Order: sequence, then structure tokens, then C-alpha cells
Amino acid sequence: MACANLVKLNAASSSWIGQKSPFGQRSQGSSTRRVSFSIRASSYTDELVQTAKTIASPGRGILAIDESNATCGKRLASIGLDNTETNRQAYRQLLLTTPGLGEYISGAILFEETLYQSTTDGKKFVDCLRDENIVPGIKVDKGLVPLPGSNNESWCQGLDGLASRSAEYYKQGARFAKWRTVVSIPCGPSALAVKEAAWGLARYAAISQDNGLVPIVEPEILLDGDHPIDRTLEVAEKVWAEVFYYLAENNVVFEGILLKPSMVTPGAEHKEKASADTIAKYTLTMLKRRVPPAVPGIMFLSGGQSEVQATLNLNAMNQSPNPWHVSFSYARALQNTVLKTWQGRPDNVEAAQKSLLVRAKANSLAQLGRYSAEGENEEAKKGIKTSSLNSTVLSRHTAREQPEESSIRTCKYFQPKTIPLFHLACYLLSFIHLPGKFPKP
Ligand SMILES: O=C(COP(=O)(O)O)[C@@H](O)[C@H](O)[C@H](O)COP(=O)(O)O
Repeated sequence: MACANLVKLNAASSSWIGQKSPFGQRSQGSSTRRVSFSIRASSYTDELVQTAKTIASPGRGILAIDESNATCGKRLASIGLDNTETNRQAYRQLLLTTPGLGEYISGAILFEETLYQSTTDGKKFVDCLRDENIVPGIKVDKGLVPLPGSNNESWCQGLDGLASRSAEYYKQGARFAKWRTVVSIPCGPSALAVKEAAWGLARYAAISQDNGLVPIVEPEILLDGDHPIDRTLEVAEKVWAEVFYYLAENNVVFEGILLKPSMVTPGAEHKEKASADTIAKYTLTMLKRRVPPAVPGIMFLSGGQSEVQATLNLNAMNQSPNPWHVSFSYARALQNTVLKTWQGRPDNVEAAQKSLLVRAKANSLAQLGRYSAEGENEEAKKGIKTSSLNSTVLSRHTAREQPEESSIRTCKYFQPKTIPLFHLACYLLSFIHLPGKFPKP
């Protein structure tokens, strides 16, 4: 009964589900024509829309602390701590019990381990979040592995058993989900990798919605490479076109999703850096070309930018009204100073929580377009060293033990521009006569 599964949508109102649309009658000259909008819905549709709106609320964004154990280990190692469950719990407790966090943070993405953990006093982390009006979220992907048949690219695992896992996460209090896959510009990207990324995201989004979780759709276009900003724009347009094509094919309710794109920047090794205004212009141009206004929120990742740079770029994007809530879902750009301040010492917890509030407030102001970098400390202006861009790529492929490290490195050097050099080397080598092995040319 597909038709019974359709609900009415008022395209201009935020409280449209199941209500008579004030925009249902549209004037056309002297006559009026009845316009009806329908979307496919699950039993959770109202709730999904409400959750997405809560997360995309003015002056607030997402704190991403869903690092897998392998990635969290790298963060802890940067301050000399071992990667034990106790240390991970202590660090997450520091973050999730920061007083007043909910003023700037509307959602927190957790790793599965954290979703089921409590404070040392026995209060569930999900309850700490609820008390601050922060929506608990959960990373549901199972990490990246090599994609056979591609140019050393990767694909994201996790669809097997996702429906039952999602139902359990919902019971535990999660109300949104995150699935992050990556696209590498220096590695192509190949049509196969883009299609695989888009299809995986769309299947995950449909399954999440079916289980009451708002899916965050994140095809991260990695910053690595020496390409100009126009090349990033071209790839981002291609990727998002494909993502929306498959989201539609899978009957995903656009009003009940959030996006987590990378900003459109030049490759990290490109000779020219782009200003915040240029990055904002390119990023918004790309989004306006590809993302329907039905989507409630765009929550950017920071991708290895410095804390201040990520905030400046977000601020530049909010200088004029956008069709969607444009905000942040940062991990490194919210946590870098926090980690350095904490150093694993209980007597530094309060100072570290204050530094989290400083960053959260700065990004809240940037969401409202009112941020100024004046008075920012030097540490926050530094690029993020705990995960260099290359190790970012590797950590993405990990999650577990990083078996594919070397293949990813190879890919970095096997780029179109190196192919003529390779041919030249082969040609020169062909003049070396190896008796009995190869005939002289
Ligand atoms: O998407 C994200 C954005 O992080 P970022 O702002 O770029 O530091 C994060 O949520 C990462 O996905 C998170 O750090 C998990 O990383 P892995 O453990 O999957 O490598």
C-alpha cells in the first residue's frame, strides 16, 4: 500500500506534517489550482523532521566525538596517554559534562563505546546530553577498506546488520546517525568510487530513517592533493549530484536528513591558499547548485583546517541568508585546544572544558555570521598536527589496524601528471642492453 504511506507536505512551512497546508491553494491569474505535495514516510517521519530541526537550530552545531578507537588512540597519544577504555572514557566525560555546552551545541556524535558509557558517578552519557538539550548521535559506519577495481580508492563498510543495530541505538537514546565515506581527488576519483560512495550513503540514509535516526550524509572530499579550488568544485558537484540521485532513488525524506560536506578549498598542497571569502563563495555555489532547500541543515566537517580557519570559513558562509541552516559538525577544530589543555590531568579538566566552550561559542557566532577572530590565541590558529592530512587518509582507512596503509601511499604518487615521467623512464631504460634478457631496441 505505497499510497497509504504518503503524507502531505507544505513546502514553505516548518510544521507541515499531517496539517492542512496554507500554501495548498496557489493563485494562477484569475483561477486557483490545488497543489499537493507528497513524500514517502515511515512511522518516524514527524520525529525525524523535528530532530533535524532541533539539531539545525540557530547558533548551534554538532560536536563530533565519534573517533573510532584507533583514531581516538592517536589523539590520546598526542598528549602522551595510552589508548585504554579508561582514558577514552575520561576524555569523553570531560567533553560531555561541560557545563553550558547546550547553548552552542545541538548534537553530539558518539562512537558506539561512548553511547553505552556513563560518567564515573554513574550517570549515562546520553542523559548528560539530554540535560543540556543536546541530541545524542551515533557513528554507524564500520570504516573504510580498499575498493577493488578502483585506483587505490576506498569504500565504506557497515550496511550488514545496520537495521538491527540502528534499532538498538535508538533504544539507547540515539536520535541521529552518521556515516562517513571519502572521495580522493588525487586518486581520480573514479566513477566507480563515486557511485559506490553515493549508493552506500543512500542505503544507510534509508535504513536510518526507517529506524528513527536522522542520517547525516557525509561524503568527505579529502583535502589532500595539489589541485586548484576549481577542481575541488568540479569533483564536489559530481559527488553531490550522485548522492542526491541515489537518495531520491531510495525514497529518503529530504526534510529528515542533514549533510556533512567538506568545504570547497584548493588541495592542501596547492601553491595558492584561498581566503575565507573565496572558500565561502565556492562552497555555497556548489551547494546551491546541488542541495534542495528541503534539506534543513548543512553541518560542515573541519577536515584538518586550524580551529580558527574552520570558524572563519563558516562565518564567511553566513554573511547572507542561505536556504538551509549552515553550521558545523567539527571534531578536530573543536577538540584540538581542549586536548592540549587537558594533558590527561584531572586538575586541568575545568580549564579544558572552558576551552571547549570558547571554541563552541566562536562557532556558534560563526553560524550566526557574527564571529571575529580578534583575540583568538595562537594555538587555535595552528593547523591540526595530531592528524596530518596523510595520516587522516590513513586513519580513515583504518579504523582497525591500518592494513592498507602502503597501498594508499602509492596512490598519492600515481597521479596523471606523473604518468609521462614514468613513460620517459621506461623509454630510457629500454636502451639498456641486458644480454640474454631483452633484445636491444
Ligand atoms: O567526520 C568527522 C569530522 O572530523 P573533522 O572535523 O574533519 O576532524 C569526524 O566525525 C570523524 O569521522 C571522526 O573523527 C571519526 O574518525 P575515524 O575514527 O572514522 O577515522
